[in-house]
Amino acid sequence: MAGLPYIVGNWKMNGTRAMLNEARAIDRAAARFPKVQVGVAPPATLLYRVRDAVELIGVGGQDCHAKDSGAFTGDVSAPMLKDAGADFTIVGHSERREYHGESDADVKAKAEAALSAGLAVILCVGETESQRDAGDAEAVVGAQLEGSCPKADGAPEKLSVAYEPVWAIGTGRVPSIEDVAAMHASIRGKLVELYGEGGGEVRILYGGSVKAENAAELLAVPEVGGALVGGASLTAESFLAIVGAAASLGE
Ligand SMILES: O=C[C@H](O)COP(=O)(O)O
Repeated sequence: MAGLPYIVGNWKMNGTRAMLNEARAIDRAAARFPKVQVGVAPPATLLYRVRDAVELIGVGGQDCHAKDSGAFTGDVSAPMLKDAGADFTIVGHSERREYHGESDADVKAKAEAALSAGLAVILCVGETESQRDAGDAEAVVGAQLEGSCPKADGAPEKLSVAYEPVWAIGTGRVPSIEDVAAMHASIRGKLVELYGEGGGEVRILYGGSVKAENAAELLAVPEVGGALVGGASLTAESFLAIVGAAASLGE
């Protein structure tokens, strides 16, 4: 697996202009961690402002529509994210899949729209607790990848996959290191099946209750190429502790 560890903060529906100070602090500190790739995904209302406030870190959307423009009230398209200065967008987050009824086909169309607009993509997959308890976690995630991985130009080079067990998001619970390793190995196998050699280079992030206290252990797991961080990305201090953990692994 190539590339620097990639630590991305997903602010979700949090943040007003006061968060610009956190973005600036993250950006200033990023200079101390040149061996870590850092990004933040603020709410769409702040994207342009965060872009202007930072120099080193990447900035991204949390979702995009599959169409470039049209009568879709409340939605934001991939070209609009690009125009606002985004480098990447998240697609297929479980909160989009659950609360907005997004299917694998929807996620695939969004990912393809994002790549066509010149954005990198972080595509989220993950099983629910009942699916894991039933022993179906790897099959569920494999099927999500088959259904939602993009085929457009830019895939797989500009694609990252984020494995986020739904039951670990915002709960303080994390899978065992063995389960994380097994799932990431399984995701790698599926990416190679889907993309051939290029699938071996896709970064696979772990997400779900990543904090300073568990980041080093999670990031050291084979095939974990970074983290998608929710709650702990909302202050520069807690987010930078995770970035620091990623940096210290490379030393
Ligand atoms: O996108 C981020 C994930 O949903 C993880 O959120 P969390 O770190 O608050 O558990």
